[in-house]
Amino acid sequence: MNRSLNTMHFQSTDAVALACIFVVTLIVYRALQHRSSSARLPPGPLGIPIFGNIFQVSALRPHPKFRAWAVKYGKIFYLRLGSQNIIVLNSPDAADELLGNRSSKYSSRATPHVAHDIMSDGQRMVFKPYDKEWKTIRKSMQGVIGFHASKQHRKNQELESRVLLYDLLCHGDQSIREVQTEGPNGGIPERHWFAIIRRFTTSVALSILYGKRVHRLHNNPQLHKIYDVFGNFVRVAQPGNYLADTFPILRTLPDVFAPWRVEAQRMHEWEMELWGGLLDDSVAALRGGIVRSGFIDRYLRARAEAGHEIAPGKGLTDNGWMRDKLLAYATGDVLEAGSDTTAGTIQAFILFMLNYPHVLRRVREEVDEVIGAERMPNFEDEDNLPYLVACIKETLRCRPPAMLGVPHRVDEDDTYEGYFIPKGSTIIGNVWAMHMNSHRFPDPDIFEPARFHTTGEPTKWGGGPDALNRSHYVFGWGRRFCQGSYVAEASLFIALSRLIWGIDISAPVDGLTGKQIIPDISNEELTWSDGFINGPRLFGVRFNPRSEKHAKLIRDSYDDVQLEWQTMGLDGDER
Ligand code: HEM
Repeated sequence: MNRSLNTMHFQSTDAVALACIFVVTLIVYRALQHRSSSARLPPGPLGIPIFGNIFQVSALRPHPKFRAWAVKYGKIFYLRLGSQNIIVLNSPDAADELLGNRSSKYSSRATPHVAHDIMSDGQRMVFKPYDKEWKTIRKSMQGVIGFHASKQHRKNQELESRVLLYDLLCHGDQSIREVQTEGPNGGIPERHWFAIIRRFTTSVALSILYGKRVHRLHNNPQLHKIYDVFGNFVRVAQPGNYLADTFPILRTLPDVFAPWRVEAQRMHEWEMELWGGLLDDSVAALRGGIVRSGFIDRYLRARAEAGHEIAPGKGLTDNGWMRDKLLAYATGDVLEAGSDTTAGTIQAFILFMLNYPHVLRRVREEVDEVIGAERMPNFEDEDNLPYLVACIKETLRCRPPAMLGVPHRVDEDDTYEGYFIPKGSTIIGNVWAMHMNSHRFPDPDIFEPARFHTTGEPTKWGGGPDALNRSHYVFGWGRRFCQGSYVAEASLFIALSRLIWGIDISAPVDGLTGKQIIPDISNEELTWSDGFINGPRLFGVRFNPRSEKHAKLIRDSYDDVQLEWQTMGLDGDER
């Protein structure tokens, strides 16, 4: 299915290009209209008529250029992509002022037309405008993944991380011995260790949202489909990927000139097989008297009690309950938001450890000193492992999973430091450029956890109101700030502290030269994937137990965990 979706996408451009010629006159008119108000816009690179700066930015890998422009233009710059005004914020104080302090105006989304309006039928939370439907979803999720609620999931994260360790131990050097390559849309072979990390993060999110686990690592078509849908979404939503996103006038074309619309409608049906299927499964469980603890199951029960056992269609009911399609997408979207972002961070952490062996040695010393070999680290150890936490923060600083965050949109005309910001502009927090600012982070390209290493005070993660003192901006800003940041940080801590504690990671060795094969972190194209959510490309690692004592503890805890799943009424692991 994925392959055919891909092929269709690339064929669509011819017809759109033809249509483009017909509408050029209209666009010129719009562009000229715009120029009259552009005198006080922020500085920025000179564009060309009609298209603006569209040809100066790589659609799939824009962040290196955005970093260079941030150095050139300072805290704010302006671009035009077709008829879209883009304002890019390069300093924490600018982003905090606009996206944080003025968030009543800046909390909408720059919605990608093809990915959101058509492929998601307007129901994807992450791209919803700042409206009643978005507020309803956000409120419902606050009691599930917000600060206090996130603590309830720690037991599950702790148990899943034991399975993670066991899987890595059994995996050993399998992804070095076997030749494994990426599939379409960045698909990951199920026998690669990346799939083990994904299983962990997806299982954590799946149980929070659907009350189910990912208990099978191999032959798991649902897991494949989840990642096919994610991969396709990231590609379709990438700004600049479709002309109809950039030139709204093209949206009025009939289907015959707009094959992208037909393609996106088919993708919508394909996505609904997954999200709708998961919803149907929960509805069937509810009707069959099976009580699950996931968000969707509790929501369905509460909705039924309020008189809406059945609520087909999209949007909200008159009294504010999510109808089926909105509920299916909202739940799936949070699964999407939480799985690959967290997995990519764990994979990037391992890549940095291989590249910086002295950091790996130091973090291991810390973990050994605090924990010893008799037990695994727990959440209570967080404050005593400040260097490990600093390594996680430094990973996020160097490689934010969304290098340019998720763009916001401003709903009213505004001004900032004398610059005009037109209503409807897309507002991008240039996350990576902020992280690579050499005034704040000397030698920014070097992985140096000591920047964040503090002792004698409780661990601070990514959040906090003071923008200038936040360690990183990977979770965004204001009212759209990542709602799952506490779940993410807990998963990262428990998985990585235990990995460092129990498992020795090493790179494969080249048989001819005897040198280790470690991907070069400074090579953008070879080492890092592209797209709006990105992380390391596949790389081989050997996983060995640190000692027989560690190995025994990992195996025993895996066995214990199986009993726990049984008690909790969840599926045991099948290996
Ligand atoms: C390292 C892991 C993660 C990263 C880097 C990340 C990043 C982000 C970013 C950049 C945003 C948009 C912020 C903005 O618009 O300013 C966001 C929103 C969000 N994230 Fe995360 N996220 C992560 C993990 C998670 C997890 C684990 C969950 C759920 C369990 C989650 C759920 C959400 C939700 C619900 C939103 C709100 C979407 C909206 O209001 O539009 N995220 N995240």
